[in-house]
Amino acid sequence: MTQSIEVEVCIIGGGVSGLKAAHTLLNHSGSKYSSKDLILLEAQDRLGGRIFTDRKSSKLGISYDLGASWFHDSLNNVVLEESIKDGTFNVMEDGYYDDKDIRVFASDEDGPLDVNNMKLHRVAEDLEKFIELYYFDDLNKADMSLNEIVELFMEKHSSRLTTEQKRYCSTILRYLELWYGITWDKISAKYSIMDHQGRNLFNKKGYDFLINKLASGIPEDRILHSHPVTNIIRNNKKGNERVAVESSNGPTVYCNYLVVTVPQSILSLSPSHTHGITWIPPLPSNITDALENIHFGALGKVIFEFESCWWDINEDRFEILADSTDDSSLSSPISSSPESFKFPVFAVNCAAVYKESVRGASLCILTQSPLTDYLESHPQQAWSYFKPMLSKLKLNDLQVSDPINTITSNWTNNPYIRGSYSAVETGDDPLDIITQLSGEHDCGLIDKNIRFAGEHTTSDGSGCVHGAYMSGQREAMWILNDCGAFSTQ
Ligand SMILES: Cc1cc2nc3c(=O)[nH]c(=O)nc-3n(C[C@H](O)[C@H](O)[C@H](O)COP(=O)(O)OP(=O)(O)OC[C@H]3O[C@@H](n4cnc5c(N)ncnc54)[C@H](O)[C@@H]3O)c2cc1C
Repeated sequence: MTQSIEVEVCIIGGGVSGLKAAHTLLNHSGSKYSSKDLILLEAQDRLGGRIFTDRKSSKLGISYDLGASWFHDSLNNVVLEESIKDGTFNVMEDGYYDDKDIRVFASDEDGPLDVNNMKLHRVAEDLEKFIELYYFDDLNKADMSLNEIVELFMEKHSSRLTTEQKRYCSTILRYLELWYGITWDKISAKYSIMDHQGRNLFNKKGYDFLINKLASGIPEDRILHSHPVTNIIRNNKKGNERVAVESSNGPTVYCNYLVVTVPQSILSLSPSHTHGITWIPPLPSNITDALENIHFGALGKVIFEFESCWWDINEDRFEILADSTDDSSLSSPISSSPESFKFPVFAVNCAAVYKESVRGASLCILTQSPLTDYLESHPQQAWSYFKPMLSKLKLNDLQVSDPINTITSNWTNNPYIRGSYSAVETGDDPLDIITQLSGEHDCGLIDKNIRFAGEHTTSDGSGCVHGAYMSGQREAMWILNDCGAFSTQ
């Protein structure tokens, strides 16, 4: 193994943002860089980061994305748009809009709730508008948690609600827990309502198509797998290059430009942590303070496969409402199997998504912290926890059967990911970290040749694949402009 490598650009992290940065630097039509100018260091033995298509575990022949699986903001999603254009994604064959009106269940009813007659979705819309209006006039108003603002709504407006609406609407917004990966006693009310730019398109093809596409434009010897970066020496004095990057088992990389795409959860670790990165000199306080002002959620997935379907094959998704509980312990770490109905269930009906192609049936359930942490460490307890809730989906003449296979994500135990993505807790400032790391406002590091990319560094597509992708492109273009690498011919 060579002791050191000298390159123009070093990229840390082989998720979508790092790969897009590398791909752009090598393949942009005006770039003068060739493969010898670049190296990408990835800690794990595979590429993709939080994109992971599991093509092996299913007993039904389905490929499951255990990380990202939807194209969000599909009217304005550059990854989707470019993939349609280059022929790598066909919406009709590879995608599925799984957005029929959701079927909602509750512990005290046997069949689905008659949400239409109860006008539950309309009240939920009012609730969301109430939150928006509350902060509309004055964003400096004190933040509170999502459950607190729902209580406020109930105090003010419950006289306008029917008994049923009162019963179910008090928890209906908990579906947002399955967006942020944290429970509603933690979710910031101020930043809880999202503005979607288009429908969500489920990716049936497997998101690894994107990783493979990007990786195919980068020579294999330019990517070093299983190379966790341990030290970044910003003011390198040895050699000609300005930054030195050390990994636990590889050569020291000397480079002029560095693009750091490790998840926010890794940046937040102290240098003394086994998986922390030591910065020499340390990261300035404007960055470390911003990292304190934002949290990292833990969205997870549990997939149950069955011999046959005992629920309605024609429904896209199911929501099973949580019972009202004492919220004081909701987000505390779980040490033994929680009671069912403590956390809401949001389940994708894979039987509908993959209707044409497979035998058998499966349900993909999204989970939030702390349930994700618990189930990812105790996957054998997943069915006993979910069975009483999922039994609500049973059609009259059918029997609930036990699963023939259970597949769970493992993000919280992955030392290089440690959860899912940025999550805004009560009192957080989600924009600070973006301001510091996006490089758009000349904040962050004084060394402008050290760049950051990743889902946590952008407000456009924040937390999403397309946001991470665009951030990788952003940094590659910045470098190409800065070093004059654009060909003048
Ligand atoms: C369960 C789940 C569901 C999701 N669903 C969706 C969805 O439906 N749609 C959507 O758009 N987005 C979704 N996302 C979010 C999306 O997956 C991410 O926003 C995106 O993949 C992040 O890409 P990235 O390049 O920023 O980071 P990553 O993909 O995490 O890449 C960072 C890389 O850095 C590596 N790394 C870490 N430490 C080191 C080190 N010390 N040295 C070297 N390398 C290191 C990691 O191994 C990783 O490969 C989901 C995420 C999860 C977890």
